[in-house]
Amino acid sequence: MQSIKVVGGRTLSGSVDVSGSKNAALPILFSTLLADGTHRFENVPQLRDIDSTELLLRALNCQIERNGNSMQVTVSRPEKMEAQYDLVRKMRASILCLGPLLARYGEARVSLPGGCAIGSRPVDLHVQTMKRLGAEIEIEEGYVIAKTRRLQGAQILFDKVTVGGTENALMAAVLARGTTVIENAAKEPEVIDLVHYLRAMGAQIEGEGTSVITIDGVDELHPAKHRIVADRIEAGTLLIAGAITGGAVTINQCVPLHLQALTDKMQECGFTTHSDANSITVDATDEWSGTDVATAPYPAFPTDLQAQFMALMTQARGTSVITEGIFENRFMHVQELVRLGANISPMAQVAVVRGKRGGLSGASVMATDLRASACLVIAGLAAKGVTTVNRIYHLDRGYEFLERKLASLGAEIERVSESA
Ligand SMILES: CC(=O)N[C@H]1[C@@H](OP(=O)(O)OP(=O)(O)OC[C@H]2O[C@@H](n3ccc(=O)[nH]c3=O)[C@H](O)[C@@H]2O)O[C@H](CO)[C@@H](O)[C@@H]1O
Ligand SMILES: C=C(OP(=O)(O)O)C(=O)O
Repeated sequence: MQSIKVVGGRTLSGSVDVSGSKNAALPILFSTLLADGTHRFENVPQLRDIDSTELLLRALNCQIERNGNSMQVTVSRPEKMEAQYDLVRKMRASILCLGPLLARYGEARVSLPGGCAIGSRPVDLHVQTMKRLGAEIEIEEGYVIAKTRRLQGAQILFDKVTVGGTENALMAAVLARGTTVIENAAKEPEVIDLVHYLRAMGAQIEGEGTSVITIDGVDELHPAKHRIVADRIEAGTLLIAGAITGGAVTINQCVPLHLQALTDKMQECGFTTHSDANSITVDATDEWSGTDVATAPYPAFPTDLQAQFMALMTQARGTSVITEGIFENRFMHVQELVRLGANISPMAQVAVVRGKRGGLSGASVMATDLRASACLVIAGLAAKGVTTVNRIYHLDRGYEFLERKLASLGAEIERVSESA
């Protein structure tokens, strides 16, 4: 097993390019199941969740060619419309093959993903959506077993905003007979990127990026080409990493609008940030203090940056109150930050962080999930001495070459084998 070793105290500076978005690439890759032939993608990040998606698509009779960040998916009818537990348990997003398989072939057998470190994460809204579109669904032996003739357009009202639920609804509705209206739809940039690809395949969709999306089902879709949108969560992670070291860092190839909730919060703290068409810079400063933050669906502050922002707040002057509004158990990083010397009191979904500049000292810490891993790496950049972040297979699920990117900005960081 590998870990990441960070020697704290280096000031980051310079510029770095952001990779393609994991959370946009995953649904888009599953949407290929909607049309036979060869789909071509650029800017696909090289990370473990993409490898897991590749395995699942291969099991569904797709041929995959990858060359760096380019990827071709050649789709033809699978023998079994099935996503097995062994593949799904590695990646919750596998539930996203339910909509495409059902829409295309009228049947699907998809393993229930189960809970994960950040919460119970049920898929009831995905299942209800398929029922609304006319599918018969049973849950048997841990699998969602769905059957239908052609799906029928319907009114879908989500009682809570769900990114994956909206994506599955879109991928099912594009081939349904008639019109589907999704209300209280997720507005995340990753949902918009999926719509861009579905539209390139011939789908009729309006309203993406708003809370009402209308889909007129078509009889057939065709393969297309697409460049995956920039990863706003990776961009935000790198920006916070620069800020915690008091450095001046520019993040290139990103979409600044997608990061406005973060840059607004950073400005509230006293950081200066500048945005161009596709880059954001945070200026070097030591004069900043803490602020409160609450996570909520886009365009509010993303839950996927909560842990990294908490690492930053441990170094702030003053107290910050961090409220996690999406997942019930997304404070697993708190105890590890406390092991580095942070003063944080968590209570249910609220954490009070009493910041102290220079108050962290390096230790061995355990990553519990993807963004918790990034949080601990960021804390390590500010801690005195050496921080070793263990269990970085979580990090590798969703970051492309994070330690190389940080090293290129001047961090003293390396990946080591635990036995080394
Ligand atoms: C692969 C991917 O894109 N992952 C992102 C996606 O996850 P994911 O799509 O799983 O998250 P959702 O937006 O669906 O979850 C939002 C909330 O709804 C709940 N819920 C969801 C579905 C359902 O059927 N029933 C239900 O109760 C969840 O438990 C959670 O409390 O959006 C999350 C919220 O921005 C991000 O943190 C994840 O990084
Ligand atoms: C929680 C995340 O991903 P997933 O939904 O794939 O677990 C994430 O990207 O932070």
